[in-house]
Amino acid sequence: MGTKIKICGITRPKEVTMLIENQVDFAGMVMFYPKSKRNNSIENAKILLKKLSISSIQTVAVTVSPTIEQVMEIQALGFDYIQIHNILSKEVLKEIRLPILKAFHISDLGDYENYQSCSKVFGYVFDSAIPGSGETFDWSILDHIPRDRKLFILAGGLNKDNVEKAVRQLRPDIIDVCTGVEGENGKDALKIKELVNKVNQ
Ligand SMILES: O=C(O)c1ccccc1N[C@@H]1O[C@H](COP(=O)(O)O)[C@@H](O)[C@H]1O
Repeated sequence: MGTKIKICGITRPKEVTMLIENQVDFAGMVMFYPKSKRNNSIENAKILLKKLSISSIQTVAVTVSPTIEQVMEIQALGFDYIQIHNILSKEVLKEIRLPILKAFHISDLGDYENYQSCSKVFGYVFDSAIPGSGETFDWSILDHIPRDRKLFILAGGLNKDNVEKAVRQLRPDIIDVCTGVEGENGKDALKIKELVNKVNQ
């Protein structure tokens, strides 16, 4: 199986069209994080999820230290996965039904070990220091991460110019791109196409 593609930070229906046209595998939407320029309201998420539901694209709610109430809202919206940056509380872990993609950053990379035996965590997202910043990091620090049955997702500053090297070096299950496929007005159709071509060639 080849490397799958996750495009994150979707906020507009026309961006959903770009993902469908390029047969991307996952669409990420930032939820309950107003500090991000890519944050979605519940109403907007409903519109995007409806448009995505006619495709085979899997949907990911991207969150930062979500409360249990926020997790319940995300589940009710019908997302396929939840991506959790920073704190995954005991309460959330106990109650959650959605498969979790747990994000780790350079500062807490080693924490993935705490989730190796957790059946609710389906994958690890390895990201740079600041999520959604478009900054990359030294991938060699991931060389010794064991390949267990979790999805290995590489994020952080990926774009059409470095994604081939990333795939060759780390063989991630999924590459996760946000800033690298954006222009001045959100997602850029040409940048998405070029990235997808590089990954699939
Ligand atoms: O994109 C954001 O604003 C964001 C906010 C809060 C948590 C995560 C966020 N983005 C995630 O960052 C990575 C990679 O981003 P980039 O390609 O380096 O810009 C990706 O997982 C996004 O979901």
